[in-house]
Amino acid sequence: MAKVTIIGATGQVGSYAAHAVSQFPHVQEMCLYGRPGNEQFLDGLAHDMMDSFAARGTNTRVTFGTNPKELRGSDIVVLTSGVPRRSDQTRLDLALQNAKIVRHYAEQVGRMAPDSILLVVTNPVDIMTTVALKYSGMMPHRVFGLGTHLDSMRLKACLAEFFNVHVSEVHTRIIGEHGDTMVPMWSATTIGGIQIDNMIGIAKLPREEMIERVKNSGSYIIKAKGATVFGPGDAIATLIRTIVEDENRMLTVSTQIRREIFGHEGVCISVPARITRGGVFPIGVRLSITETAMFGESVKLIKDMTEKVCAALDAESQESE
Ligand SMILES: NC(=O)C1=CN([C@@H]2O[C@H](COP(=O)(O)OP(=O)(O)OC[C@H]3O[C@@H](n4cnc5c(N)ncnc54)[C@H](O)[C@@H]3O)[C@@H](O)[C@H]2O)C=CC1
Ligand SMILES: O=C([O-])CC(=O)C(=O)O
Repeated sequence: MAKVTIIGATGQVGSYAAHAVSQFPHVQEMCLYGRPGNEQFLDGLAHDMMDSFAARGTNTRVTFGTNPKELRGSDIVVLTSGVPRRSDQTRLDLALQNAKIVRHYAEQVGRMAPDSILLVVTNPVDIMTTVALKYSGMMPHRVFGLGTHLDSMRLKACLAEFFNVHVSEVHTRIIGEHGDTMVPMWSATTIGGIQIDNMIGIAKLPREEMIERVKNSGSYIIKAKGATVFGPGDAIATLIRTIVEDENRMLTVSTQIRREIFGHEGVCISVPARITRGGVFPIGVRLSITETAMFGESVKLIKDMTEKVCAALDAESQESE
C-alpha cells in the first residue's frame, strides 16, 4: 500500500494525474499538495475526487494541504508545480523561473520524505530533474523525471496508426532531451516483435515526418486547447503504477546517467531504465552510430543548460546569505 503526494495538484496536469493515479488499488492515500493560499481550491478538488471515487467504487483516501508536514509518509511524490509554456515558447525558456520553484519543493521533499521516490514533471524536465536531485539531497535512483516517456508513447501511437496495428504490438523508445534534440531509437523499434527494417512489403516509413510530429505535439496541443493534460497525466499514472505494483518495467525516463554505461555523466536525461518499487535504474544499451552522435548532442545541450541554471541558483543562494 502506498501514499502518493502530488505537488502542484491545483494545476491542470497535477489534478488530472491525481485522479488517474488514485484508481490503482495499491494507492491507499492520495495527498493533494499546493502552495499556501490554495487551500480552498484543494478542499474543493478533494471533495470532487471523493464524489468520483464513490461513483466508481474506488477506495483511495484523499487528503490535502499546503504545510510541508503533509509530505511526511509519502512513498511517491510527483512534482508538477511550475509555469507552463505558451505555444510560442520552448520548454527551455522556462528553465530559470521553474528551477526556483523546483528547488523550493525539492528541499521540502528531501527534509520531509527523503526515502520517497520523487517523479519530476515540471519543464524543462531534464534540467528540473537534476535541480530536484541536487536540492533534495536524495539518492539518484530515487529522483527521476517523466523525460521522453510521453514522447515514446506519442511515437508509438504514430507507428500503430501507420502499420494499422494495436498499440500493444508496437515497441519503440525515444531517448535524450524531452525537446528538440530527442533521439528516436529506430534500432529498438519493433512491430509485433519484428524489427522495422526487417518488414517486407510495407510502404517506406516516413521517419522524419513522424519524429517532427512527436517533437511538435506539445506546442500543437497547447496552441489548440491551452495545455497538454491527458497525455502527461496518464504517462505519469503508468509510471506510478509501475512503482507501486513493483512491475519491473523497462521504460524511458530522465535519470542521472553514469559514464561507464553511457559515455557521459553528471546530467539527468532520458535513457531506458528498469523501474521498480525500489527506484529507477538506468540500463546501458548499444546504439547505432547515428543514435550515438545524436544522443551526444542532446546530452551536451542539456548539460550546458543545467550547469547555467545550477550556477544561477547557487549565485542567488549566496546573495541571500
Ligand atoms: N514533462 C512533461 O512531459 C510535461 C510537463 N509539463 C509541465 O508541468 C508544469 C505544470 O503544467 P500545468 O499543470 O499545465 O500548469 P498549470 O498552470 O495548470 O499549473 C501550475 C501549477 O504550478 C503551481 N505554481 C505555479 N507557479 C508557482 C510558484 N511560483 N510557486 C509554487 N507553485 C506554483 C500552480 O499553483 C499550479 O498548481 C509546467 O512546467 C509544464 O510545462 C506539462 C505537461 C507535460
Ligand atoms: O509541451 C509542453 O510544454 C508540455 C509537455 O512537455 C508535453 O506535453 O510534452
